[in-house]
Amino acid sequence: MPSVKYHKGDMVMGRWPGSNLYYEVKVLGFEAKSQLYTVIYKDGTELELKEQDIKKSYCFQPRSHSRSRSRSPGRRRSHSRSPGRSMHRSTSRVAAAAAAAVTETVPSSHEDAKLHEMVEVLLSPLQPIMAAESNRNNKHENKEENNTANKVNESEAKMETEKNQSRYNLRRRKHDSETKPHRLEETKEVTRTAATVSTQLDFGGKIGAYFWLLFLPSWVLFVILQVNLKDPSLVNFPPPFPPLETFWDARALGLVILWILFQVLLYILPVGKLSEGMPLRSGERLTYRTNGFFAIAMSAAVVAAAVHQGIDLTYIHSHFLQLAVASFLISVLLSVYLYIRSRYAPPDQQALGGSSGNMVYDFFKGHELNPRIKNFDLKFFCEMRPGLIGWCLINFAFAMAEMEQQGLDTPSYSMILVNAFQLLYVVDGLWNEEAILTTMDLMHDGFGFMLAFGDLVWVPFTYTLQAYYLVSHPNELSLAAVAAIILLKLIGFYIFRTSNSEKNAFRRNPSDPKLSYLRTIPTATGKSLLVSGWWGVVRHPNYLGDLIMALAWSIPCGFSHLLPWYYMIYFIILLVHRNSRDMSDCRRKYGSAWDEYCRTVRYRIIPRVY
Ligand SMILES: NC(=O)C1=CN([C@@H]2O[C@H](COP(=O)(O)OP(=O)(O)OC[C@H]3O[C@@H](n4cnc5c(N)ncnc54)[C@H](OP(=O)(O)O)[C@@H]3O)[C@@H](O)[C@H]2O)C=CC1
Ligand SMILES: CC(C)CCC[C@@H](C)[C@H]1CC=C2C3=C(CC[C@@]21C)[C@@]1(C)CC[C@H](O)C(C)(C)[C@@H]1CC3
Repeated sequence: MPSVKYHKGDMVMGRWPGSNLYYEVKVLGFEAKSQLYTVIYKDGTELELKEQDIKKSYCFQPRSHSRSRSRSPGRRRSHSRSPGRSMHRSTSRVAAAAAAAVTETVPSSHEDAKLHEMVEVLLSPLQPIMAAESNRNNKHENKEENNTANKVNESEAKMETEKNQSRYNLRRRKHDSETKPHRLEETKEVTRTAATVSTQLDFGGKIGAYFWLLFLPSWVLFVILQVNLKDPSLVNFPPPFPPLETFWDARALGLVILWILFQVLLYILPVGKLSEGMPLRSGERLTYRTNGFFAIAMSAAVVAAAVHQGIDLTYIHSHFLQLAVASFLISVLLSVYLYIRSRYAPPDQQALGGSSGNMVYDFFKGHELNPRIKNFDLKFFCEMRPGLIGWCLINFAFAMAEMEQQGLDTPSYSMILVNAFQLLYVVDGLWNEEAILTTMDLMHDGFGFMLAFGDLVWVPFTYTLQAYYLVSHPNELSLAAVAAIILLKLIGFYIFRTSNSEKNAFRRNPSDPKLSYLRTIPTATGKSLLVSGWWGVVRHPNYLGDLIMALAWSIPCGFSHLLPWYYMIYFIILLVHRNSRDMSDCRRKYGSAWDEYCRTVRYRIIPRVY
């Protein structure tokens, strides 16, 4: 192993995860694939550390020389908020590893300047969790009551999670099944440290990124060209290709820009409440103006006024391709801008995925977590406004186009259902806009081509395909069928909304008395996982509700062609993939607690099926 700096048996100093404190550890080995060293602390705790988190012992001097303020383990013990701590020592060996007075040292003055920004960390067992443990209903299932006693400080925990996630594999290598919760509690504000961001590549890695960059726009083009055909088919390849000049319409570009600017204006108006996002790795919490409902209400009023003034919305139908091309252009320009600015993003703004160092992959996946121009959050805005509200506008335009093309006085039942269902979905998303702040996209994914294109092109120009299809492919529905489809939609919506709200409320305030009936599993990060309620039925109940709704959106289009079922097929693939992405993220974050959750809640999305 020529490039290995430390060798088996070396006694070195290892940084304690989530802190700038170093403890004496012995190197047990090195894994070339993960580039991680396995080290053992004096109490037998094994962790995996990166090379930059290990220092030679001579780089340090005894702590007592470096600071007047005592932070000796003894002093620390006296600070412990856990009176019964000794009782729980056996259940908190990880924390005890540090508290057991392993030689605590700080870097000498010539050490890396970053390490001078010391963060003091208390390593003590988490008393509230221990208290909650004794309340467990069922020891074997390792569940606990979600009463205030087991509520950990979510924001601190989140900080720790994020930091650990970025730098460490915090998996205990020994006695994994014995892992018990512990907390790393910070007593000082967290300083910004240069986090080394893990780069687990997704979406087929670097080659995959090339593929998706070419495939996604081609696919949008393909389905748009298909849907106009008399007999559209997903296997009809290649579709008839229109002359090149039909792709471009300057007016379409102007209208898309106008629409985006209008949404920008609504977003920045000082109307609506300000909501706090989840803590970032730096500990900072960003604020977001969550006035989405106001934005869609204003947009509806303006569109209604425009129609009243005689503006013909069927232009959207007749220039759908040109509008899509214009939006695509804007999404590419935005992605280039995002990529360039992400090169200068501070380390704690680097997304965990999307920081591979490979230009194409990072461009695709997104490198910067929350790109902002002053307080204007680009990712949040793009995800929640122009495309999402545009989706409803386009659907509405298709309803008018259907009336015109089919000679109807009112839109068909199918068209009304598709319009109403999707409008409900969007309005609900905007009404509960704050809940988006605890989703994967906002918390974990960088903002790059995938989301920029997804938000500005994919959503408005493929999620509208059912309504587009109905314009020229009418599908009669009986009243009984209408009633059955509405029932299906409502069931899906109920599952989707209540499960999303349950998780969002729990993540925002785990001590909420309204959630006290829920059982949870504590994790080593200090955050808990819901194990009853919706999140005890399957691991992603919100996906289940979403899929049922997707079914209700497709059925009104009938079964003659596959194209209106495209959303359903795509959505199954998207959610299955998202679920597996989330599973591996959660396993990395929560380790054996996650495995325990998976053992308790066995199915991912559909009970007893998947
Ligand atoms: N229409 C569309 O195109 C799309 C719609 N969606 C919808 O958006 C919504 C959000 O989806 P998405 O962001 O993918 O995922 P989730 O909202 O389900 O978020 C997943 C996160 O929830 C937390 N979590 C997981 N299990 C538990 C548990 N048992 N207890 C507490 N917290 C838990 C974890 O984060 P942590 O522990 O870090 O808090 C996990 O990373 C869904 O309803 C989905 O259907 C999503 C994608 C596309
Ligand atoms: C182009 C790729 C293949 C896929 C891109 C995925 C994006 C289109 C979706 C990722 C997560 C999304 C969410 C919504 C829209 C689609 C994207 C952006 C959402 C805003 C729709 C409305 C819901 O109520 C929601 C829960 C707020 C959704 C959040 C996730």
